[in-house]
Amino acid sequence: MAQAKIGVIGGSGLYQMEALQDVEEVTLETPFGSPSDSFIIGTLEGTRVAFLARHGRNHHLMPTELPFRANIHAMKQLGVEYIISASAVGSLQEQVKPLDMVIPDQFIDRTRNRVNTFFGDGIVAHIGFADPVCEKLGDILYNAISELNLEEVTPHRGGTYVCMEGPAFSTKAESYLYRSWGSTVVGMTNLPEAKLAREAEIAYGTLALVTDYDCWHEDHDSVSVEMVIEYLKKNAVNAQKVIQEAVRQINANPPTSEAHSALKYAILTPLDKVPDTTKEKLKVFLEKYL
Ligand SMILES: CSC[C@H]1O[C@H](OP(=O)(O)O)[C@H](O)[C@@H]1O
Ligand SMILES: Nc1ncnc2[nH]cnc12
Repeated sequence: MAQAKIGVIGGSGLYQMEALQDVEEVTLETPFGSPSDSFIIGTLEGTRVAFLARHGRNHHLMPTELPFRANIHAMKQLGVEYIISASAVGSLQEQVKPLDMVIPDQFIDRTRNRVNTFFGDGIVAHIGFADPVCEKLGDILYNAISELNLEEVTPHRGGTYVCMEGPAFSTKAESYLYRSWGSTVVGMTNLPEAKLAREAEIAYGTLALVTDYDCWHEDHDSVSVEMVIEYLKKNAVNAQKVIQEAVRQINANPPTSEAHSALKYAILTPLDKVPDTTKEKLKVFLEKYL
């Protein structure tokens, strides 16, 4: 079975990682269905990295349709300990401009139609999610952006990512509301992923790539796909450089993360009372506790 220590989830605009070497394509199945696409596993900076295109390589899956559980389960099967999630976002703050990169440290959940847990079916667990992303991975991503000194890119450490359902973009009233909450960026994908990664005890870090000012800014047109496409392309080039540098830093000094033991005190159901079918389904997460 192929293995990789670091997973990269590429969002809108990032459908492949050009720098991967000795590449193998691995198709995985999970008890939660098929992942978004097959995994492209290759060597980057001396370590094996598993790349997955979140919406599929031809961008055929809407945010609501994404098989988040299958994607994270498959990452766990591969032995992934760190996930870098590259994600397009709209800016909710004047100083956060298109092409900038944000490392959010908080989320607000505005989704309505997602399954955000692996648990249920006879097993109950409540993970801590006060700090929803791995701080050390965030530091590494921020350092990587800062050290690369990319043209027209300002890094922002910290901030709140509002995760909306989509697929339509926000109304102005929603955009103003998110701003009144002090939020930094808006997107449609990262919150379910971060929750499931935490349940899977995988450290998760978001590299949010700004493409637009959503629809609140008087001096900028409201977001549309037509408008963001050029930024998506530039962001994809920049993101690959940042990810490569972050992978180098992770590999040089793999951080221990609170995420790596998130289930230790989270499971309320005695494991000998959990139905065998459920235990089997969750084996990749539970085996170290059985
Ligand atoms: C760029 S159009 C909106 C689309 O882009 C973001 O995708 P991802 O988070 O996978 O980069 C956003 O969440 C929407 O899905
Ligand atoms: N304005 C926006 N709202 C939601 N998701 C986005 N992805 C990129 N820009 C976005």
